[in-house]
Amino acid sequence: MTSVSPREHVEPPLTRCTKPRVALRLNGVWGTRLDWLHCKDRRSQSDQFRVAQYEEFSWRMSLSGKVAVVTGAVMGIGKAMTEKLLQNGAKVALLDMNKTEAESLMQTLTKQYGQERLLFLHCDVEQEEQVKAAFQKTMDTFGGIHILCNNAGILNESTWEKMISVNLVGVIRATYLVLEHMNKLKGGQGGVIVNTASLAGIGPLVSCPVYTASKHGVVGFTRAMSAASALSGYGVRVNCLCPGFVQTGLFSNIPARLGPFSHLKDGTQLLVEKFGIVNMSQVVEAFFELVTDETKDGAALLVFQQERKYMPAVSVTD
Ligand SMILES: NC(=O)c1ccc[n+]([C@@H]2O[C@H](COP(=O)([O-])OP(=O)(O)OC[C@H]3O[C@@H](n4cnc5c(N)ncnc54)[C@H](O)[C@@H]3O)[C@@H](O)[C@H]2O)c1
Ligand SMILES: CCCCC[C@H](O)/C=C/C=C\C/C=C\C/C=C\CCCC(=O)O
Repeated sequence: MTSVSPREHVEPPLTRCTKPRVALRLNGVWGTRLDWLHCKDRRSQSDQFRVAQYEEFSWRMSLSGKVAVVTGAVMGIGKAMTEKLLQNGAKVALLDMNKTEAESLMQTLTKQYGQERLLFLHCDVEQEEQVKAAFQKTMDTFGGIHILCNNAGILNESTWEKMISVNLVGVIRATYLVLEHMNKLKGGQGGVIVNTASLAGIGPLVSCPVYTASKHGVVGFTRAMSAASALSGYGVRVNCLCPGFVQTGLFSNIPARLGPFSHLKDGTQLLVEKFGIVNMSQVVEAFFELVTDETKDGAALLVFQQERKYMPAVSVTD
């Protein structure tokens, strides 16, 4: 058994996990044994295990003192991500368009975590100048950015161009802008980007063709960007989260959101019954894994009611 070190950009301090797991590198891609066993592509699994090198270690990134930016941070999944980051010691810049919700959330969070760890920035991810200014303000306030959560998203099949603009272009725009600060080749400290996609980024949500397209775009961008970052030496991991249905504002008034496909609402209901509703705590645990597990890079993590599934990253060594 040969001991291995993680990808070059993974830096100390690496903390030993309380529950050590086996980190495996299969054809140049990092994952746990469980990830590979759950991997759909089993064609050459025995060959892969033959070349696997492993040691009993989990590479966990500590969040203490780290700086995170979350888009769409004041409601739903983004709010839960923000709370998880704060509970684990990070400082968080909350970017959102909803000033009213932001005000009451900031009051609550400030009491709990202190105002020196929080920053609300009114920001529309469609507006390049606002996103750029928000990252700069975060840098000036906290001195760096280590984590970006591209979470802001909408669902309205009637305004489909806007949906592509927020859900996909917004993710790409924020990624490129944050790399100006995170990229090690540009003096940054490296870090991790987690994009909120959806199960609709893996398979079709038939009543929402454009939402589906936007989320497939996020998954594709994540996987390619992760490999591009690794091959270029940016020191930035890129992962995406693919939850099923989650009880949030977005998952309400469904027929109205389907626009030209409102007649397909019954089929959507059947899909909801098939997949069930995912608890926010499951979504948040999966998110936390993608942020902190240094072996996760280019992963799409599917979050179902009772299970998770990884779509493995593309190999960057073949
Ligand atoms: N709810 C679900 O079932 C579900 C499932 C899978 C993935 N998702 C994805 O999770 C993400 C969060 O959705 P949610 O369910 O928490 O929805 P939500 O409506 O509860 O929250 C979305 C947040 O994003 C903000 N936002 C919207 N447009 C924005 C913009 N242009 N700029 C900045 N902020 C903006 C809103 O103000 C709100 O705070 C989305 O990307 C969504 O597609 C949701
Ligand atoms: C109208 C409801 C809006 C919720 C949108 C949200 O992002 C959730 C979507 C959840 C699931 C439906 C999408 C697609 C399901 C199809 C296939 C998934 C395949 C997964 C697998 O590999 O098994």
